[in-house]
Amino acid sequence: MPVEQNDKTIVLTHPSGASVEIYLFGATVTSWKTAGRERIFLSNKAHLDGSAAIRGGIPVVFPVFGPPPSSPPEYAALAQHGFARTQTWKLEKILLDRSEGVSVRLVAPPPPATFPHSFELHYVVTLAAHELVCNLHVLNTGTEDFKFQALLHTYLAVPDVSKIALTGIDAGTSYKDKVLGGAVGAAPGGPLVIDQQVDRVYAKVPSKEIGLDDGAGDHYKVRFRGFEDCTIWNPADVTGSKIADMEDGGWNRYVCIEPGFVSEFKSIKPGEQFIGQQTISIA
Ligand SMILES: O=P(O)(O)OC[C@H]1O[C@H](O)[C@H](O)[C@@H](O)[C@@H]1O
Repeated sequence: MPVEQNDKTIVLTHPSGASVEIYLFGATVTSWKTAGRERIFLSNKAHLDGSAAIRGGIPVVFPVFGPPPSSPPEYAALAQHGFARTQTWKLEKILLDRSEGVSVRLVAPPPPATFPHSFELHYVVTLAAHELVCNLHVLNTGTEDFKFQALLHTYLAVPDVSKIALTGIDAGTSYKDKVLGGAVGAAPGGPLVIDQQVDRVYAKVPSKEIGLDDGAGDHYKVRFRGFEDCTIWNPADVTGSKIADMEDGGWNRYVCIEPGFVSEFKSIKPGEQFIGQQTISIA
């Protein structure tokens, strides 16, 4: 059976042997295997019982990224990264089940009562032989414009983060450096290496495609559509060792490449739909 569900997870398998596991809690992809190898980092201290957002995988960040803004009040009251990553989603439909791809659509429950906006949130995950595609759909079902931020917080597994190189961040791309208190910089172009703590929100990345050389022979491409920004995050030892649900030394075994719409708020009109897409492929 290419799509199997139990009370906590959905597992998709592809005839190539590739597989993906999605927790209903947060619609969090927690595993993606191809060629017998795990491609996604999941901390061995991650809470998988619904008591906290899952540390690792691909958490869905919505409707705010990072600490919430100070207004309006219903946004100010939100938790860091919003509520989608701690809601229990449902499998809505199997969309595709053949060799081109195995695809499912999940639906989020209604938002907390303290967030009085009408919208529907769907997530489509498609597994192909060498590719994982994640599409977040936001539909404004209300009568007023709806504002949100959204991001896919992808933890890609790497053998040693100090040996990786990231490409595709075009020279001149503006970024907010959260390690430097939000200082704004401009990307120099050329490969980005992680030789210290990195937490940067690159705004409106022209290439919409980040390359990852994992330093051990594997190359990935993370392409995005609808999403315009991309956060790159690795806490290094200095901050990584303070994260309670991070496994020992875990910070060295992933890089977060996070396509999103987060440098501003996206606003959609009544009846309008936004689709943010991330495609990760193995080159
Ligand atoms: O600990 P979390 O709430 O999951 O956030 C983890 C990280 O998410 C993003 O990458 C932010 O840019 C970081 O500043 C933050 O530390």
